[in-house]
Amino acid sequence: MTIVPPPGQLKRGDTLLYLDKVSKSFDGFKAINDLSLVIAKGEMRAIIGPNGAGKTTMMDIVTGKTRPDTGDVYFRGDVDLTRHDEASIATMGIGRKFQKPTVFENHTVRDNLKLALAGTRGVFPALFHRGVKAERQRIDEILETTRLTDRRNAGAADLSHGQKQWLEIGMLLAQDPELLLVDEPVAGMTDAETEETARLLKEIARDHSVVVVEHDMHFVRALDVKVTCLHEGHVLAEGSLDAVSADPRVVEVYLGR
Ligand SMILES: Nc1ncnc2c1ncn2[C@@H]1O[C@H](COP(=O)(O)OP(=O)(O)OP(=O)(O)O)[C@@H](O)[C@H]1O
Repeated sequence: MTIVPPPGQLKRGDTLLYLDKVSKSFDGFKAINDLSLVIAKGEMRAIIGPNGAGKTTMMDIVTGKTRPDTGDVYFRGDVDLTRHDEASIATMGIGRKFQKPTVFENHTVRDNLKLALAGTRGVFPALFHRGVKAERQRIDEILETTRLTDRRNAGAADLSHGQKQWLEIGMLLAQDPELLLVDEPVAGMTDAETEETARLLKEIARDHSVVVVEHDMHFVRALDVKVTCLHEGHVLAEGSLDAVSADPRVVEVYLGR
């Protein structure tokens, strides 16, 4: 298990993502309520919690889709994310994968990755100048990581649901984000795909920070990382999965449902 100091022991400057006392209301309803959450550099964190706990809204705040009413949101210790819009945050090194795959169905796996790499050119012209060989190498690496080497020439439409999710993770990797936000990656996957996805994300987490929102507890256990349980827009419990799932409050609002 990754050992990460408790939030109180991490100075903002040492964190990758730092949320402090963040609140956000929609029509008077507090979707996020005094939320403080810290992700260390290089950490992978699993976020769990019942429907409506605020997990998606928290991701929306980090990616600039939603602006908090109050509170601090910092990336790499000193970038105030509340002062940036969604497009600028995406180019800063925060990549997000939504629950539903949005791959280009009528393109091959390889072409989807090519398009994702091309999408970064405007932002990183250096990558373009490194040329075709570098691009091919990078695509091969991503195919390998996402278990899609044998499927590289297949149409994306012909992939299994799980493989589509992996392709989308690959398209995120093409942007080379420092932090990946991954929303319910294993929903709808077979057990075998779920297990493979845990291995895949653990590999990615060797050189990226990752925040994964997921309801599948077998999958969260396989990730073997620190877990945060959100409830009513606030951190209800945080720690190892064993500690969090033994917390009576977590059992009451989430696991015991
Ligand atoms: N744009 C919005 N307008 C009004 N209410 C919203 C809006 N976005 C979220 N909410 C409300 O905020 C609360 C938190 O929602 P959120 O989607 O963040 O929860 P969640 O933890 O992601 O749930 P799930 O596990 O179902 O995805 C919910 O009660 C939701 O209805």
